[in-house]
Parts: sequence; C-alpha cells; structure tokens
Amino acid sequence: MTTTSPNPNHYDLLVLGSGEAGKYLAWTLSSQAHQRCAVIERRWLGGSCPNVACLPSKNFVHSANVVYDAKHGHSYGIQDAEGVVAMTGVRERKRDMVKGLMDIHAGKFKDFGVEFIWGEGKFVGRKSIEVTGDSGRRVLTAEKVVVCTGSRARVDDTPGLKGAKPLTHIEILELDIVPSHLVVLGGGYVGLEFAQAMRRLGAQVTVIDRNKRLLKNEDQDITDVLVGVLKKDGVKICAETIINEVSGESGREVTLKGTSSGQPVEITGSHILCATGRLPNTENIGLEEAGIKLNSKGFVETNESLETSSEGVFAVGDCAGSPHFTHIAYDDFRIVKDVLLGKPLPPNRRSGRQVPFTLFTTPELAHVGLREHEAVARGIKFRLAKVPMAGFLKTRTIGETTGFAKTLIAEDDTILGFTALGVGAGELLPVVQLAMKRGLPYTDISEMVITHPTLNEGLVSLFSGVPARN
Ligand SMILES: Cc1cc2nc3c(=O)[nH]c(=O)nc-3n(C[C@H](O)[C@H](O)[C@H](O)COP(=O)(O)OP(=O)(O)OC[C@H]3O[C@@H](n4cnc5c(N)ncnc54)[C@H](O)[C@@H]3O)c2cc1C
Ligand SMILES: NC(=O)c1ccc[n+]([C@@H]2O[C@H](COP(=O)([O-])OP(=O)(O)OC[C@H]3O[C@@H](n4cnc5c(N)ncnc54)[C@H](O)[C@@H]3O)[C@@H](O)[C@H]2O)c1
Repeated sequence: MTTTSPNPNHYDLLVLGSGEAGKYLAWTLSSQAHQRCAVIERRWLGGSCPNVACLPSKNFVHSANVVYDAKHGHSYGIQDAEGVVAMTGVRERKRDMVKGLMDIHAGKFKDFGVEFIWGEGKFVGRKSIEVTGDSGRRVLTAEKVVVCTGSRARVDDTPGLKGAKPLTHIEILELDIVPSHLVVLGGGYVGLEFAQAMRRLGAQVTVIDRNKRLLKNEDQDITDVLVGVLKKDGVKICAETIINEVSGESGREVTLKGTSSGQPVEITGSHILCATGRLPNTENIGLEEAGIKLNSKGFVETNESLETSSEGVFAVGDCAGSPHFTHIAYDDFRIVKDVLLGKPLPPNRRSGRQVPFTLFTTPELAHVGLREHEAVARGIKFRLAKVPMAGFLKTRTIGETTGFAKTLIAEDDTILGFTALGVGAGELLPVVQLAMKRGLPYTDISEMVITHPTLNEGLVSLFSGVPARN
C-alpha cells in the first residue's frame, strides 16, 4: 500500500544510511511496489562497499598482484620489471572504478524514483528522523523505517594510538606513496589483505596481532599454510603481541611498544594501519530514545525478520550485527523486502542461512559451513577429504599451486563444510553451497562432468576422495 499523505516529508519507506540492504530496499520498493521511498546518507553514496571497503580494496589488491607478477616476469618469459611503483597510479585506477560505481548508483536512484537526501540523520521520534545537511534541517516521517548505518573501524584506547593518527581502510586507499614500513595492527581480514598487498607494492610490512594464531577461528592447517605464504612474501608476523603504548605519527615515524610472547618488544615503522575490528554506527542517532533497543555490543537488536524492538522499524547489515559481509547485507535486504511485501518467511530464514566468505589474499581463503575443529569440538561425526590445490589442474597452468581444499561429509553423505585455500578459491564456493542448500549427497558433485581444465573441475577429485562409510 503506498502512502496517500499529502505531506511531502512523509514516506512509505525511509532508510537511514545508503548501504547495501538499505539502497536495494528503497530501489525495489519504489520500482516494484510503487512506494514513496527516501534514503538519507551523510557521506558515501551507496555505502562503504563501493566507496571505501570491498570493491576499492579488491581493486587495490589486484594492482598489487599485477605489480607482483610484473616483478616476477621471468616466469612468463619476459624481463622482471624493476620500476618504482607509482601509488598515484594505483590510486587513480581505484578512483576511476569508484567514480564509475558512483555514476551507476546516482543513475539507479534517479531511474528508480528514490529521493536521495544528503545529511546526517537522527531519530527524533518512533518513525521520525531529523536530517541535518547543507540545505538545512528537515524532519521526515514514514510508515516503515530501515536503519542501515553500517560500522566503522575500531581504534582502541591504547595510549598514544589515536594520537598517532593511524590509517584505517579509508585512508590507506588514498595514499600517494608506498609506505617504507607499514605496521598493521590486527591480523584479521582487513589487516591481512592490506598487509600482503602493500608488501607486494614494495613496502616493508609488519603485522601485529594479540592472538597466538592469526585467523584463530579457522582450522590450524589453513592458518599454517596462509601464514607461511605471507612470511614467504616477506610480511613479518608478530603474533601474541600486546601493544601498550604508541608514539609518533603515522606518515612520519611511529613506534609501538609492548610485549611479544611475554618479552618486551618495540616496533618502529613509517605508517600504522589500524585493522582491529569494527564498531557499529549506532550511537548518538536517537535509537534508544526512539524505543529501538541495542544489545550489549551496541548492535541494533532485531528478530528473525530483522525488525527492531520498535514495530515497523527494521535494521539491516553491519549495524544489526549481521555477519559483516556485503553478500550477507544483500541477503538482509531480501528478508526485509519479503516482510514488507507480505511474503511469509520460512523458519530460521535468517539464523539458518549460509554464511560463506572469501578472504582475498593470494591464495584466497574460501569457506562455507562447518570447520573441522568445530565438528571435532561438537562431537559431530564426519568423513574428511582433502586434496592439494596442485590436484586442481588449472592451478598448474597458472603456476599457483599453493594450498589445499577440504570437505567434511556427514553420515548421510550430505556436505557439512568446505574450505579451500588456493588461487581463485572463492569461485569454488557456489557449486558446493548449492549442493549443501539442497541437501544433495556429495556424489552429485563428484559425478558431475566439469570442463577441463577449469578450477571447479578439481571439485570432482576432492569429492571423489571421500572415504567410504565404515
Ligand atoms: C576494508 C574492507 C574490505 C571489505 N571487503 C569485503 C569483501 O571483500 N566482501 C564482503 O562481503 N565484505 C567486505 N567487507 C565488509 C563489508 O564492506 C560490510 O559488511 C558492508 O559494506 C556493510 O554494509 P552496510 O550496509 O551494513 O553498511 P555501510 O555500507 O557502511 O553503509 C552504511 C551507510 O550509512 C551511512 N550512515 C551512518 N550513519 C549515518 C547517519 N547518522 N546519517 C546518515 N548516514 C549515515 C554511512 O555513511 C554509510 O554510507 C569489507 C569491509 C572493509 C572495511
Ligand atoms: N574479504 C572479506 O570478505 C572481508 C575483507 C575485509 C573485511 N571484512 C569484514 O570486515 C570485518 C572487520 O575486519 P577486521 O580485519 O577489521 O576485523 P577482524 O575481527 O577480522 O580482525 C581483527 C583482528 O585484530 C586483532 N586485534 C584487535 N585488537 C587488537 C590489538 N589491540 N592489538 C593487536 N591485535 C588486535 C584481533 O585479534 C583480530 O585478529 C571482518 O570481520 C569481515 O567481516 C571482510
């Protein structure tokens, strides 16, 4: 039902924050259900992903990999490139891509008839948001409201850290020089992707993490190989390292002091990147005053339909504590769209969905479902198949055979989990995901005819290697 209100400040749907789920909801409800929709955004047209997160960081990683290949030209029969990397070129390539994406976004808002309102939004009532922007203040109301305010880099209270003006994923993408020595605080997704890329662009790189093992949620065999690759690339890894004090300023000289495996440590670099996790953008925007509860970690509390404690107000993406991936934010869009269009949701639609991911290092780490250590800890019976990536014959044609793939198979032959650490590993996921989603036996993959030599062909070897049931 579309609003018949003559009030120009009243909408069917009002979205705070133009991230993935929010923009798709507005575009879809406007174009398909003819609802009057508006999106409020303070900084990034279309949210972080196209501006400062997924896509620009992968553009940056690709540039670094091209530089790496050029520096290893001899293996392709050409001379190794020796030139100094011009970061302005890397940055321009990234900026060009972002500009293209922005043009597409602007076009979609126009074509789908969604009002885009630049400004800072804040709840001033249950379904009422005040927007403050260049064109002054406006109070907007709506039948349904969606909070899509995302998250931001967490810079903790380690003495001197904030004062050192650390780079986050936003500033590092705008550098015009290769840092002489980049210290990366945090060895998670953001830290590892940028660490390897910066190393490949020529920087000395040190990664510091407080945990004994990087990516501690992954299986040990995975992290062992990945850390080995990073070290071989020349990335220095300081695990189990607690930083107590930071001095200096990123871009000049910065020194971190603390302890590593209990011993005093001091690391000096030219730049510091803070990659120590995310904080939800949920403070100071009137949520609690408007009856929208937050949980103990500051995420908006939502139910299986992503509805908040305030009826008719939904929260989606990072700010709702959904796993922090753009594809999950997109799935949040699909859930709320169905709710708003009156379609019933199947049971556990949100809590039971697949949460696949790909870490874009070289080699990539791709995963879906149960991990081996999780199955062991939960006493779940499984059969394991594991093959080296060299067994995926395509990897031999491109000369990148590092890594392996493994799968966990249940008693009834369905697939419990799949992990691949290898070149292009992320591209392997959908075939396995589809089988998992449909509850197909693994033999439906091992018996497929898959073109030779594509990467997916290797799945036939992996699933053919599942031990027989005993
Ligand atoms: C460096 C990096 C790389 C990543 N790479 C990947 C990847 O390869 N694949 C992947 O799946 N995920 C990746 N992610 C995660 C992914 O970017 C996020 O999960 C996703 O962008 C979250 O989308 P969102 O809509 O929840 O938030 P956002 O995209 O952050 O959107 C929220 C928007 O709300 C706006 N906003 C906030 N508060 C207000 C307010 N009060 N008023 C007006 N506007 C407001 C913000 O400006 C922002 O534009 C990456 C993240 C980072 C940091
Ligand atoms: N390829 C992708 O899909 C991709 C890429 C980048 C980011 N992301 C998303 O963004 C999220 C955030 O990424 P992130 O890397 O910022 O967080 P993260 O949670 O993945 O990693 C943070 C790391 O920092 C460490 N850490 C925290 N505080 C520290 C301190 N004071 N000293 C030393 N180490 C410290 C933690 O132990 C952890 O290993 C990810 O969880 C992911 O969902 C996804």
